[in-house]
Amino acid sequence: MDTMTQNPVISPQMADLCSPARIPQIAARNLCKEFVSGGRRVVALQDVNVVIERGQFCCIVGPSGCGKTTFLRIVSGLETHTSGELRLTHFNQTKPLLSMVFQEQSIFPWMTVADNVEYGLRMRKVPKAERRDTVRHYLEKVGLSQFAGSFPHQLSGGMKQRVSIARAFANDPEILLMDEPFAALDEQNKAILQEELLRIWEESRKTVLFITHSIDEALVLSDRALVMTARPGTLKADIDVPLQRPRGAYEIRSSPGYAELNERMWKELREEVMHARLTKELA
Ligand SMILES: Nc1ncnc2c1ncn2[C@@H]1O[C@H](COP(=O)(O)OP(=O)(O)OP(=O)(O)O)[C@@H](O)[C@H]1O
Repeated sequence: MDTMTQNPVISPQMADLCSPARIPQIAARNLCKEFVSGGRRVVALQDVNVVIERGQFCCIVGPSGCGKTTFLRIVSGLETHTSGELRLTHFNQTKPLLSMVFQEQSIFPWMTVADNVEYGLRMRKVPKAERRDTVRHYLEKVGLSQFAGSFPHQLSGGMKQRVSIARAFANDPEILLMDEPFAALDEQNKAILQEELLRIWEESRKTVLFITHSIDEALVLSDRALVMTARPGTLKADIDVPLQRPRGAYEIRSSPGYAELNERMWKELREEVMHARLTKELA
């Protein structure tokens, strides 16, 4: 991975993918990933070409096993790509480049809620008073002020995910990578967390790359939805989601344009889900 600082100078091929008026933060060109395990070769990603702009909320949907998590892990630096180019632009070196929120609860079980949220700030040696104010702010935003001193085992699944989200935003990264963070939650909790995420994001407009299986979730949250093909995963459709902001997770579903976008995405996705199922059955 190539991480650039301020005013990225991108290659001419990358520039072709960018709109001149927008500032790229994540740019992938012909990105490929191949796994070899137990003598078996799996091409997870094939020629992924995409530029995600600074401040954009971008969702990725695709059939199971198409490489969504692999793409996110490559962007995060947890995984390397086999070929192609990936560039992340780090505009402000005094802040972290990225934070991740996973589906599974990834908070520290031995720390209180407040200590979990404070963790990244402490690592960055942010002054104590600022840490305290930031923790208080984000705990309030996710409705956990009264649980600051609780430990994770005393919380429900939804509350733990709130702590993860508060921690990620409190750390103030430029990019937030979210891998199906609400997948394990029931519908009501999911809707509430979507609302909270929208509210917090509106304040900071961070660049977000969010993976989901749900077309509905992608439309509720994103400015842009990318549909991936069945494995080997590549981008099949790039759909602008110009629904009003600020958004309410509930109201947006009845707003003009939502139903058409939903239908369009389903058409794109359906083919890939069928293809993935067929491939699995034949394997
Ligand atoms: N470490 C690994 N070693 C070998 N194969 C892997 C590895 N990680 C992922 N894969 C394979 O790469 C492909 C893409 O996996 P990935 O988890 O990225 O898909 P996904 O779209 O996120 O799936 P899901 O929606 O089910 O979470 C799958 O076939 C998977 O089995």
